[in-house]
Amino acid sequence: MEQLLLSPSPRLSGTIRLPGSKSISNRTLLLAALAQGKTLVRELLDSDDIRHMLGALRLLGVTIEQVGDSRDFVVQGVGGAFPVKQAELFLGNAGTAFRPLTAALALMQGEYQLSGVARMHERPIGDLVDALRVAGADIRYLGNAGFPPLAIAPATIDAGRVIPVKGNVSSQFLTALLMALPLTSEAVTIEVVGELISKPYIEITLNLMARFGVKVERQGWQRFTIAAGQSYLSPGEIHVEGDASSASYFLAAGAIAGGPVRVEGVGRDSIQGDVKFADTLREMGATISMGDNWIEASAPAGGLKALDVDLNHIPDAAMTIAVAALAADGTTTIRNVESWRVKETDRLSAMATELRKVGATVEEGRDYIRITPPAALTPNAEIDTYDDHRMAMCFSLVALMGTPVVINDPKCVAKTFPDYFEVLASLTR
Ligand SMILES: O=C(O)C1=C[C@@H](OP(=O)(O)O)[C@@H](O)[C@H](O)C1
Ligand SMILES: C=C(OP(=O)(O)O)C(=O)O
Repeated sequence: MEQLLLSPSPRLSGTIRLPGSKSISNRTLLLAALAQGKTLVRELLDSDDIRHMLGALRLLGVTIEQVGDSRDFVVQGVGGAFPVKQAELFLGNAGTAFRPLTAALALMQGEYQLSGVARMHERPIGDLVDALRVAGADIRYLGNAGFPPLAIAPATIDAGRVIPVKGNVSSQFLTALLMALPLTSEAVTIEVVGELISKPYIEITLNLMARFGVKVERQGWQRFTIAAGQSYLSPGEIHVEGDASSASYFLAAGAIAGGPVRVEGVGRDSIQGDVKFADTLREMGATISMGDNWIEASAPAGGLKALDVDLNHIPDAAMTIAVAALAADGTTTIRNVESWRVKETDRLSAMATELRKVGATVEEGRDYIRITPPAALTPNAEIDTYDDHRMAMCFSLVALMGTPVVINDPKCVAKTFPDYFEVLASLTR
């Protein structure tokens, strides 16, 4: 197994340009593929999750051309129905490809199979399948009930009734229904049953759908209605913002190791909920400034303050807070993150295990984690990353606390940020 030794660099400053947002890249590709007309998608993320969506859309008969060797792509929309009616799709561990494609393909009157890596087959999808079945979809589990892989067959779809969906395991199920159901051209009502987690991701979905011409009326987070007769129409061009979750590692770096560290590509104008990570960092005492398209963080003179916070709205960037907590002045509690258990790995358990390796005292609850930093961090801890890009990226912050750290299998960052460690090394020590 490959290992990366990060030597201590207790001072860090500089500016980096963020890679494109994963959430915006994959939503935009799907909407552009389904729309009528041609869309120029600018600054698409280059990573495994996006390659899975691109590969699947091409197999489904969508023409997508890269502009030279840029990250700009021209997508020829199919106007509502994929031309290929039989396909086997492998989608790695990309939730933002798997869930929305399941919903779209369930309406396509074709024979499709969707599978992923072993971990994807442990990530729940039953709530989405149940909702699609209410609309008449024919979806079968090929392995364990409630989990991928899936087989989809042609079916009579009737989206005219209220479609209930549970939202307490993943918001991606609601996102998938919202993006797919306008394809029926019927009037659609989706009702969230119980609690909805990760709400800001729904805002990203609604924002992008609106840019492709489909308006959703909503009553709070409970009821979403789409009037009949709407269909996706290309806006011509979409620019993908920088990834706000990827920004979190660099902003935390500035807050821990002096700074200022500036990220370019997201700011006040962002549609991503994870820009709110900057607010949490500010509550920890960091100095934050923000422009329309950049954010900058510096360390407070007296060090970071410990917090007790609910981070349900920023589940991905919340992991960065868990590791930044090692540099805080007391015990930090991160609450309401039970969804960590069903992501790339069981992140509550993985985070607790690895934080203990650097000497922290950690309490792991069903839906929270409580972290007390040690008097001195343990040097050269070998951090396992569980094929989870965010485990690898967050634990790089330990080196900025003056302690060398070893990251096992660093290439797992390829899911969303293949050159993460090179970009981190480009900051001035
Ligand atoms: O819709 C999206 O783009 C995402 C939603 C979130 O998942 P959950 O809704 O499962 O929390 C987030 O963790 C994931 O990385 C991306
Ligand atoms: C949870 C994540 O990914 P996915 O889109 O596969 O759910 C993540 O990127 O942290």
